[in-house]
Amino acid sequence: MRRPALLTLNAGSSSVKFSLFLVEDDTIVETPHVWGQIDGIGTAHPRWRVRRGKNPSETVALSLTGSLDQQHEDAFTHLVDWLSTHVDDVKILATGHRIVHGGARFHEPVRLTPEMVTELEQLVPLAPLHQPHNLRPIKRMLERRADWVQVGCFDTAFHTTQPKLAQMFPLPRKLFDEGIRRYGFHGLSYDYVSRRLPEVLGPERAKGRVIIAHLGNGASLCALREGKSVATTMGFTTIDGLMMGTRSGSIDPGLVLHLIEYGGMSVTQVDHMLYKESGLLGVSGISQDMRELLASDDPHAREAVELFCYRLVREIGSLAAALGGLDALVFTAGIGEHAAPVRARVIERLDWLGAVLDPQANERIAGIAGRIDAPDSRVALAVVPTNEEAMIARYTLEVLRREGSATIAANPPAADANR
Ligand SMILES: Nc1ncnc2c1ncn2[C@@H]1O[C@H](COP(=O)(O)OP(=O)(O)O)[C@@H](O)[C@H]1O
Ligand SMILES: CC(=O)OP(=O)(O)O
Ligand SMILES: [Mg+2]
Repeated sequence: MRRPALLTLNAGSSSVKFSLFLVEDDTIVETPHVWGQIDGIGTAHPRWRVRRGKNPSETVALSLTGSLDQQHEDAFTHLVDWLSTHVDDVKILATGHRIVHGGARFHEPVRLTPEMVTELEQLVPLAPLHQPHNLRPIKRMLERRADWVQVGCFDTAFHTTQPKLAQMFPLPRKLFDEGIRRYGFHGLSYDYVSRRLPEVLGPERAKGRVIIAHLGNGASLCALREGKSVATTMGFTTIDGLMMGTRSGSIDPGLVLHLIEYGGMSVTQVDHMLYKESGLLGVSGISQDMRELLASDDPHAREAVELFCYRLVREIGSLAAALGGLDALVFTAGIGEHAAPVRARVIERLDWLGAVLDPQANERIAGIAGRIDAPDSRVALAVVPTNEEAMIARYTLEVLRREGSATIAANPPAADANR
């Protein structure tokens, strides 16, 4: 008999991650039945890994070529083919999707309709490295059968708790009223990590002035009080804030005008440069992948890593000021979880806040949540592996419960649903 399960899809800018979570007694079994990810999309070394239950992960050979869009599309097709040929013991109740931009309308997870998808497509220019890859699988599935349950979970939703001042740009007021405001992203990740803070920091400190650093190929910071977002470094689009794999982060807006007016660049060229040719890749001239840069002796690779850390420290300072001090700093996502030298360089520069690293704990920690601060540190320092898929699964189940069990019974098996 096939067991009921939820499928989650999370397309990041350099990765596609999926999980199949079994549903037993109307709750989600925490360890995914099957987990998989294709990462390094857009780099010279894409990797495809899968894990069943608690078994060690297996690496599957994969080569991706062509434009970034083509590589994302092929990665998704690859994943669907693998699922339909390797998994036949589950019955999918619903698919939960990460959708990076929910704009001004979508503040909570919803069952998606074709009309909503059309509306969400209007936001593609504000998150061009994500939104198309988030929406493509939904469209494919909805086109095949409108009654299959597709749930959208939005990165922007977590930041709706930001006070109005944190959401405002100092621009003419009418633009704010039209939805031109700081939305913020990586919300599913912050949501997940914030729920784990009591266990890692203790219940009191978890409610205090906390900054979570989500450092993946895309990177941002979130300032929290009482576990809720009060400020974040990404804004209207996913370019803002920190330096990233291929995105610039904050730059002088006058520079954009200058490049278009006097630099002989078209709007499309500037757009391409800011999203795809800047950040770690642009400064190093070598790679967007932090692993490669840390392993390189090239002075430009070193400078790219230094600039990444410098910009991070400046933005942490800015959010600590907004919070009126700092009780804890928590690292997550690809770089935050795995790049000990980056964490060390950043924390070294935060001694003025009273942050002191335990270097051994920093080197040792891998794959689990834990503290990396020295006993005399005034700021708690921690690593918490993110799990956007678990968050998507929880929300998807909530939407299913809202809809009632009739919908649950109407859904198809995995392979059919994704073909
Ligand atoms: N062991 C590691 N050491 C340093 N950096 C790492 C390591 N593993 C992954 N990373 C970095 O994490 C980033 C990708 O993070 P991830 O959160 O998976 O990306 P995405 O933004 O696509 O979701 C890449 O820059 C990669 O180099
Ligand atoms: C919003 C964003 O940049 O996401 P990711 O880090 O997954 O690319
Ligand atoms: Mg990501």
